[in-house]
Amino acid sequence: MHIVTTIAGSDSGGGAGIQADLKTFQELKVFGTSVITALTAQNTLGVSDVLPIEVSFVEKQLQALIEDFSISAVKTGMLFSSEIIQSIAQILAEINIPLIVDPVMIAKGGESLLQQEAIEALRIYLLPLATIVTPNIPEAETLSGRKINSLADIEEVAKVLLQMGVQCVIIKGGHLEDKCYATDYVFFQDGHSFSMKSTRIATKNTHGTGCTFSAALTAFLGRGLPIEEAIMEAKKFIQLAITHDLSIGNGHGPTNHFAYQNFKDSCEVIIHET
Ligand SMILES: Nc1ncnc2c1ncn2[C@@H]1O[C@H](COP(=O)(O)OP(=O)(O)OP(=O)(O)O)[C@@H](O)[C@H]1O
Ligand SMILES: Cc1ncc(CO)c(N)n1
Repeated sequence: MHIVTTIAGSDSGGGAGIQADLKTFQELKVFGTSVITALTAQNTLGVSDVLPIEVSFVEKQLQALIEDFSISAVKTGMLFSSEIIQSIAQILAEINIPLIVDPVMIAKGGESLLQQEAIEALRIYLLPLATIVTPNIPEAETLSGRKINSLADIEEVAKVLLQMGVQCVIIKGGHLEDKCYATDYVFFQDGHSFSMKSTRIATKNTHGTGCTFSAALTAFLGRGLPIEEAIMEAKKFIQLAITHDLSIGNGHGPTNHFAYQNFKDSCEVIIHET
């Protein structure tokens, strides 16, 4: 049994954060463990409040897992403060486990999930430890300090992030203007890159897409899939979860974490080597 860990915030609405991660882990048949960094009072309409967990208690959760389990992959999501980022980075630096950093900053409704001053901590402490970082377009712009208006900009931003020490950068295209396709761009340290294109689904039910994608990636890497295969399979997982949405709640509903197991042979992702 492969054991994986998510270090993230709780979404009471169940579509994003820790809840999305554990559901995804379960569907992909890995044993999910968790370190909770913050509680959010949240539903499909938005985040009404955030309660951060004391740094020392975040550390205790992570230490408890490391002491007892042989963990095969770790992901981070909502980390909230620079203090939490520094403390978990210090612990993760001492263990050699594939690390997927989803640099969560803002919820779909615009509420902040990361304090402004914590952005620098992400750059300095966490990105150098990351196997993969998975920013959406606004997160990639914030981390790199550059605007994205073209494919050339995406390539430039990826270079800046690779220079921070990350081994692989996936810039997710959910926020791009393209009405036909949702395209994600993948870049490696050795210069290899490719894009992954899938049909864009016309739906407002995209709450937790980023969390679910990075959780699937963590599960596949944790199961020992080669990195490129893990990335492509995670893209299939999120594509199916968005395609077969559940229509829960009155706002941006969650994705369908059950869909991959039921429909995994019916999903097309187009890969372009670049
Ligand atoms: N409407 C859509 N149809 C198909 N795929 C989509 C759609 N929207 C997003 N995606 C895919 O979902 C994944 C997550 O991308 P996105 O850019 O939405 O992340 P995010 O903004 O971090 O998500 P969130 O903050 O809601 O968790 C990517 O693989 C992206 O291509
Ligand atoms: C707890 C949490 N993490 C991440 C996101 C981003 O989707 C969210 N809305 N809530």
